Amino acid sequence: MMNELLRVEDLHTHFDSDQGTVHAVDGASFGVNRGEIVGLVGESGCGKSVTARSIIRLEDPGRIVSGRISFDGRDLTRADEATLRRVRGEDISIVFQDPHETLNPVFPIGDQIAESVRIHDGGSSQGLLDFLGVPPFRNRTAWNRAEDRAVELMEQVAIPDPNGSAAEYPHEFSGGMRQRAMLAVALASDPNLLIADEPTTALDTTTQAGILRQIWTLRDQRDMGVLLISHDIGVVAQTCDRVVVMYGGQVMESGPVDEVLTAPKHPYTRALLECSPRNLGRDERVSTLEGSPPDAVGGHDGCPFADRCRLATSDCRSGDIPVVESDPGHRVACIETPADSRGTPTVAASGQPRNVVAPDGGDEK
Ligand SMILES: Nc1ncnc2c1ncn2[C@@H]1O[C@H](COP(=O)(O)OP(=O)(O)OP(=O)(O)O)[C@@H](O)[C@H]1O
Ligand code: NI
Repeated sequence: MMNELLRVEDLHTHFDSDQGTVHAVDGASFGVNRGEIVGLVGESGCGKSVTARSIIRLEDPGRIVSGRISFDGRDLTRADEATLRRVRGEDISIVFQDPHETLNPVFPIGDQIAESVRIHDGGSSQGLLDFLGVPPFRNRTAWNRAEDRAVELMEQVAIPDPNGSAAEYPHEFSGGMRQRAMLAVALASDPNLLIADEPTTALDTTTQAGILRQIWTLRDQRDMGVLLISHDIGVVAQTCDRVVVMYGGQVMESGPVDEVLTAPKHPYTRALLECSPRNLGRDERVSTLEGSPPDAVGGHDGCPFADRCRLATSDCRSGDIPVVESDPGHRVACIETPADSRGTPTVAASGQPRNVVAPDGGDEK
């Protein structure tokens, strides 16, 4: 695709543990286009963060055993550390859930944003100053420029009174403002792709909505691609153009948000939607999905969701599950896709349409 920025193809990422090999990502494929917000959603432990860490190979990324990650046509899977460093400095930025851990408590917020501007814009002369151990303040003009840019960035992420706020320390900021500051740090390098791993999870819903709106606006202004990781399907519904539903290290379903979330085809997507607190009335209790996610140790044969799926047959428990494109761009990895999901009937691997007894939406009542 012409404007595809990121492509993840059949990614397998493993960790070695005392219990055995953890198949954290177990054959995931998806893409992010320029100017598009893609939501990566799924329960805890399904491999969302490891996928993100594999893309930029930061913070204990695990072992990529097979598959391919390409960014803007370049193969990142086999890139050396110098190339990756350049990609992280110029092309891809990541923000995490807890800005407490990323912001340094002893420096003013403005300085920390300016520092990332300086690293990005410094070029070779700054590299030499760094090498010689010349403190940044010695290169006054460069630092002043970076400070000005930091204030601009704070303005762009809608931090009020950016000039005054720049002098404040992280503890003087509210959680939401700290997250906005992190966003400013991430934007300092003018990335083409922003990966946001649960950026609003720790925040109250109003603050959360404000930041998600901001990400929306920034995407529009900068035409960046965004990979928004969340376990909250409501956040994805509010913010994203496309959604990738992950489970057991694999992609269960992906496609345009309005299709996937209004006419979900995969039983797992349906279960996630039923459990979303936003779909319930005031007095209804939040139900949780029955059973627990599969153990990632050793991987699994067949569909990872089979053990919790009420439609599962013996065919679901072995071999590769074929991915069916039910509508353009809407893909489902399920051989028992319910017939009442308004799509065309799913044709199984054998080429024979299956006789599926459609449940009434798979309600867990
Ligand atoms: N450093 C590691 N060593 C061993 N296993 C790991 C490591 N990091 C992650 N895992 C395992 O990989 C799997 C996927 O974890 P991941 O953090 O990607 O989940 P997630 O979808 O981001 O969940 P959450 O919503 O809780 O953040 C889990 O089974 C996890 O225990
Ligand atoms: Ni995570």
